[in-house]
Amino acid sequence: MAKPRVHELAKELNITSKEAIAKLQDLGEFVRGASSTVEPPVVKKLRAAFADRAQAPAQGGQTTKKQSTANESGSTTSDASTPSEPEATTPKKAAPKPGAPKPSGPTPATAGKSTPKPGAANKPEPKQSASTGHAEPEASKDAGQEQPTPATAGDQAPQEGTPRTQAPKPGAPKPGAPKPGARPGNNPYTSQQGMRTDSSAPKPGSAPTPGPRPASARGNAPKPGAPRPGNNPFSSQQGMRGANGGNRRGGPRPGQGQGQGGPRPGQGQGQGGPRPGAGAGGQRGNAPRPAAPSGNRPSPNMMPAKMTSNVGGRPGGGSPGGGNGPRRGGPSAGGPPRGGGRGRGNAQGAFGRGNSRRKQRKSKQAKRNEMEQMQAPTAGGVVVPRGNGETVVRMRRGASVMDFAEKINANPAALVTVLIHLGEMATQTQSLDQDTFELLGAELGYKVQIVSPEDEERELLESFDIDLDAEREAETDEQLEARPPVVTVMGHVDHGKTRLLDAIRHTNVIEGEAGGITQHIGAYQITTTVDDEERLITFIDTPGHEAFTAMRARGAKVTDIAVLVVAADDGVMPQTVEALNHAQAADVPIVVAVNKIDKEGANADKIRGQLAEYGLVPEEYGGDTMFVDVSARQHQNIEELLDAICLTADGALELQANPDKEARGVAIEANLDKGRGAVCTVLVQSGTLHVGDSIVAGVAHGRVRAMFDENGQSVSEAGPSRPVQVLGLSTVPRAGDTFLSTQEERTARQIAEKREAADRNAQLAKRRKRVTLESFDEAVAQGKMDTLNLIIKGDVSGAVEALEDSLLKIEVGDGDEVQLRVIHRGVGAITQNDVNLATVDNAIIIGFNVRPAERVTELADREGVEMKFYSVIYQAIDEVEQALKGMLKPEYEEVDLGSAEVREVFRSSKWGNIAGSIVRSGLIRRNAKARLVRDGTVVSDSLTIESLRRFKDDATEVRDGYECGIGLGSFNDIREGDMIETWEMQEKPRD
Ligand SMILES: Nc1nc2c(ncn2[C@@H]2O[C@H](COP(=O)(O)OP(=O)(O)OP(=O)(O)O)[C@@H](O)[C@H]2O)c(=O)[nH]1
Repeated sequence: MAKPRVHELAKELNITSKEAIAKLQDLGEFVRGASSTVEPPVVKKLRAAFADRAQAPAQGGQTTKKQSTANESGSTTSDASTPSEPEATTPKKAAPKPGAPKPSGPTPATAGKSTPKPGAANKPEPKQSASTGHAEPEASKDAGQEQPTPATAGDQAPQEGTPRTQAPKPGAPKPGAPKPGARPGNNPYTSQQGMRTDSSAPKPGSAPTPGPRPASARGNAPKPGAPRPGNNPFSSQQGMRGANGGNRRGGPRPGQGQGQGGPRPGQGQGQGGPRPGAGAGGQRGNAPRPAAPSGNRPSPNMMPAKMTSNVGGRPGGGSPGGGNGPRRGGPSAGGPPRGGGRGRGNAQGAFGRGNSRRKQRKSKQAKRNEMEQMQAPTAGGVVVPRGNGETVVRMRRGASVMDFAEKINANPAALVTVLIHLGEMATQTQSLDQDTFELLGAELGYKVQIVSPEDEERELLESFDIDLDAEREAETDEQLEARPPVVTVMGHVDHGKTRLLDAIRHTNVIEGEAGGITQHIGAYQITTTVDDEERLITFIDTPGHEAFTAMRARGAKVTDIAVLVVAADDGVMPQTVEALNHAQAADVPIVVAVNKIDKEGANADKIRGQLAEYGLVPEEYGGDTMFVDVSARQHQNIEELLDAICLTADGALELQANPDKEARGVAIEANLDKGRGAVCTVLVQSGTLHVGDSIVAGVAHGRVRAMFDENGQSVSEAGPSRPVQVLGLSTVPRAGDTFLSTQEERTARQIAEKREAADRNAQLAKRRKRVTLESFDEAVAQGKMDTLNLIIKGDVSGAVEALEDSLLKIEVGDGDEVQLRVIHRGVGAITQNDVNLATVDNAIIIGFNVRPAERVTELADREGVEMKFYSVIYQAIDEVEQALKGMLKPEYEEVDLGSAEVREVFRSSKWGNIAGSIVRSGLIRRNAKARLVRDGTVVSDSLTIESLRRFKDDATEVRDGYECGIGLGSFNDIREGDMIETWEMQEKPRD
């Protein structure tokens, strides 16, 4: 890697530094001095310029040229050829050590001939090395390519010797030639060659030791007296290659072999050399490299390339590295191939190629990343992975920014920044609602799908191996039995729903409850006789106010038939249409009860005509909707209505269910009873619920402790379409929550817990009302947020839920300047805990059909917590809405107060200029804002009436027609004839 210095090159070329510098200058290259480094191309030039010289010595070695040639050509032969190599190798070993190396390395060939003696080797080495230098570059290159050839391996081995040579520490002997070669490391080219050689040598460390002694040591070791491979340049070259080759695989190891040798490039020359492992190997001999095997001795020429290598190897190593060799090289044998490949690799490595490759890879990766980043959106100045616009991301309801970040592999903080950029404030863990997710997704190129509650429920149950759909599909006709229709009564306010339900109950069933409570959702079953057959019908009591829309929608899911009540004296009203839409959307057949026909002015036909416009065409008009004229008050035609319900059920529906399985159904209503705990009315839809069953309803779970029907009668089991009150649940489920019984109570509990966690997240998302960036900024600037915190307590869960839904729908102002937050809700009386919570969060408590528990009022008074009580939902909504409006930040507007004309200007050293004026309109008030107008042009508009006097007395204000003295503080540019207009900011009343 390192660039050679001039003096090193000079040494290599066997010239003086001066000569080298002079030559370089001749060549047009500028160098400061002998220690200056020289760029590879210049090195090449210089070498070329002294090629003769360098080669000369090398040639000394007879075979050298040939070998070198061979090397260059890529053939490994040469190496192999040198019989002496083995010996040479030895020397190399010696060489390894720095000192030795150089010399030896270079001369390989020579060595070979010469034999062991290092000395000999050395001599040649220099030259060779020199030559090597030239050739090497190419050779090395070639080698790389050549490596493939088996022979290479062998060669490499020999080369190792060379390497070492290079490796050799400087000190090494004969410098001359060797050195050059020796420091392959420095010389790129050399190194290549050297590498090979060196490589072998490499591990200087190891080899070194011996190295120093080189020759001797090796010499000893090796049998062969053969030449020190290291010395033989050719060998080296070959070795190099081989080495390389070897290295790659075996090579390296060889290094070890050599131990020392060279291999570890790093050590040795650093790179250089590399790993010459091969070469080294050779030396090491030991190494083994493989190849060695056989024939060491053979004369190079005779030997096949491979052999050669081997030979080389052995010899050098003496200890046949064969053993070792193999490893790496498997090569030994196949040496070539691997060797080749590796060799090159190594060589390159020596030059830093290996590394560079890695670097290249990294840089590619880096580039790819850069590209990705370039493509990434920079909304808000951050980089976030972008989707292609089609990428679908499924998010659970209530998921947070963090969850989304995880799905798209983004930094949550970056997403928060993007949200801010979009005008949405959110923390990483804050749940986001669907709109916000969609907004964020659209910005980043993702289609965000919020998992619907149904999907979520299905997935949740599936995790417990409960698949309700599959269960239903698996039911056979034999298992199914007829079940009663479930009917929901719907209609506009005051059209008589409650009265009608009462009438039905009175007519057919024993009174089960007080009745007349519209906001109370319940269910009951009645019996009627149709065609002499006793039939059961289940009624679900639904509230009439629109606030219960959500619950009504849920009711429609459990409803088989909807009874639409329309007052004959009133007609189709908005909620009539809304109820009708709900039923039709749920594909539920409708029976119309035209009520109040007893009233004067009742016009049943008009109702029929109106509803026909909505697709409800009476049977008598050729349609398929049954209309029954009734009077709830007079219990008129109630039986007919029940008949119509049964006929509709028979004609339009196949109401069947399998009673012989675990119960599945829906919670209709729930409340907390002081004595009995959670009481829940459930409607069994399929299966049969028994006392003692484990059930889970929404987030509530438990074992059925007792069941009661609508008459308060205890029942032990409830089949399909049967509503029953259930005791034993852990808490109060919500109206509309599904329930199911499970074989194990543990399963029920776990399902409930999972639902609770999901609900909690959903609530968080739901509670968060939007805040615009602007309003948020203002709030932050003021150190507060305008949030109305509420705690809602009600008698039944359905009412609480409906109230919360309605409150959260309240829109105040254009940009939701005020937030509404329901921080707690629950069923039952207002407790001390509620008040404590309200104290902490500065909330207002809303009680719906509930009162405070004992001493709670005192606590609330003490803490200054306001409690509001309502029994009518819309009254609560209205008042909260007013409260929100009252909380709106006041809007101010500029209101003109009056104006005064300057009649004379008095100059005062104490007060500055005083405008002697007469008020022309309105009034002039002290401290009011003012502007000075001259000839219709505003001279200054940010003035203040700093002083105001009537004669000598200070005045607060001076009215129209009066004179006064006005001081405008430090503003003195006042002239006669100027007008002083005053105004002030006044709060603007909201509409
Ligand atoms: N004359 C007459 N009045 C009726 C009849 N049915 C109901 N009413 C009266 O109409 C008024 C409203 O009746 P409700 O049953 O409370 O009506 P609703 O639809 O349940 O009303 P909300 O609960 O507010 O939705 C009551 O004063 C009833 O007495 C009827 O058949 N004839």
